[in-house]
Amino acid sequence: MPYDALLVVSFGGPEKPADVMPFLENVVRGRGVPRERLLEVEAHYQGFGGVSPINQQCRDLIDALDVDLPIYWGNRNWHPFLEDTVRQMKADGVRKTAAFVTAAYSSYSSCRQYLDDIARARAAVPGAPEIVKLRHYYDHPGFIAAMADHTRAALDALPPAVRDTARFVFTAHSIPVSMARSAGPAGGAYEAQLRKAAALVTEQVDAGRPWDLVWQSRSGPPSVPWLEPDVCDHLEALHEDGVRAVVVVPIGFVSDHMEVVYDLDVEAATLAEKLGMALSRAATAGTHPRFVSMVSELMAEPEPVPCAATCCPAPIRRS
Ligand SMILES: CC1=C(CCC(=O)O)c2cc3nc(cc4[nH]c(cc5[nH]c(cc1n2)c(C)c5CCC(=O)O)c(CCC(=O)O)c4C)C(CCC(=O)O)=C3C
Ligand SMILES: [Fe+2]
Repeated sequence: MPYDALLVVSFGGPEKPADVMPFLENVVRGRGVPRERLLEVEAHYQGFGGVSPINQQCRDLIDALDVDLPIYWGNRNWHPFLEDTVRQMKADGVRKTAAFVTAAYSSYSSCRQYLDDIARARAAVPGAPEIVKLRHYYDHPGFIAAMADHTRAALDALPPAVRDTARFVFTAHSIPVSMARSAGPAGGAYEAQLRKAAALVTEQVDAGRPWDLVWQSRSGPPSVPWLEPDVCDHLEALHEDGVRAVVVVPIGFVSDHMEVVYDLDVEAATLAEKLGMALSRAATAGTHPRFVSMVSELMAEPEPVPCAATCCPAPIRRS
C-alpha cells in the first residue's frame, strides 16, 4: 500500500449552541442561501441542543476502522478544520495519505468541493503530504450490503399487516438542477448513481418491490430549480394513491446528519403520522461492519485515477 496514513474528510457540524450560526455562515458563504432559510435551519440545530450528530458519527467511524495506519480527520465547515489537520499531518511526517470522503456520489457539493477543500488546505501548508481521494463507493458491495441490511430491518419493523405492500422510498439531498446536469464526467451522474444504488439495495432486500427516488433538504433561493419531488410531497402523493406504508431509506447519506434526524425523523415522520401512513426509517451506513471494512478495501485498491478538471464543475454564482 502506497499510503502512510488515512485522512477522513467530512462536512463538519456544530457541537454546541454557540457553534451553530458560525458553522452555518461557513456553509453558505457566497452561496446565495436566503437569510430566512438559514434561520429556519438554525432552529433545527438549536432544537437538538445545537449539536449535529455528524461529528460523533465521524469519531465512531474512525474508532471502528480496521486500518493499521495513523488516522486523521478534517472537515470543510467546522472543527477539526481540514487545514489544521493537514498541518498536523505534515508535522507528524506524513508523506502520502489516502482520503476517505464521507460522501458517496458525484456532484459539485459531494465531490469537487471536497477536492477543492483538499487543494486549498494543501496550498496553505508548505510541504503538505500528497492526498489521494479514494474512489466513489456508491455501488461498492460494502455500502450496498450495509444499506440492504438496514432496509431489511426497517421493513421488518413495520406492522405485519402493511409490510407486504410497503413502498421503498429512497431519499437523497436535493441539489440545484444545473448542478445535477453537470455531475460526473458526462453529466447526470448524481441522479444516475443514486438510482443505481437504490436498485442494488432493492434487489438484495426484495427484488421487484416498487421503489422511488426522491429528494430532501432543499436549500437556496426559491427562484433556482432544485431536484424534485421533495420527500414530503411524495408521501402525500403516495397517500392519495392508497399507499399505506413506506420504508424511507436515506441512501444519499452515509451517516445520520441533521438532515436525517430532522428532515426525515421529525418532518417526514410527523407528516406520515398525520396521514395515517406507517413509516419506518432505515438506518444510514454509519458503522455497519461491511461499510467499515469497505474503507480498508478501497485503500488496498490500485490508486484511483483522479477526476478530470472539468468533472462536477463549480456552479456559476451571481452574487
Ligand atoms: C449533495 C449534498 C450533500 C451530500 C454530500 C455530503 O455529505 O457532503 C450535503 C450534505 C450535507 N449538508 C449539510 C448541511 C447543510 N447543507 C446546506 C446547503 C446545501 N447543501 C447542498 C448539497 C449537499 N449537502 C447544497 C447544494 C446546498 C446549498 C448551498 C451550497 O451550494 O453549498 C446547508 C445550508 C442551510 C440549508 O440547509 O439551507 C447546511 C447547514 C450537512 C451537515 C449536516 C449536519 O450538521 O449534520 C451535510 C452532511
Ligand atoms: Fe447540504
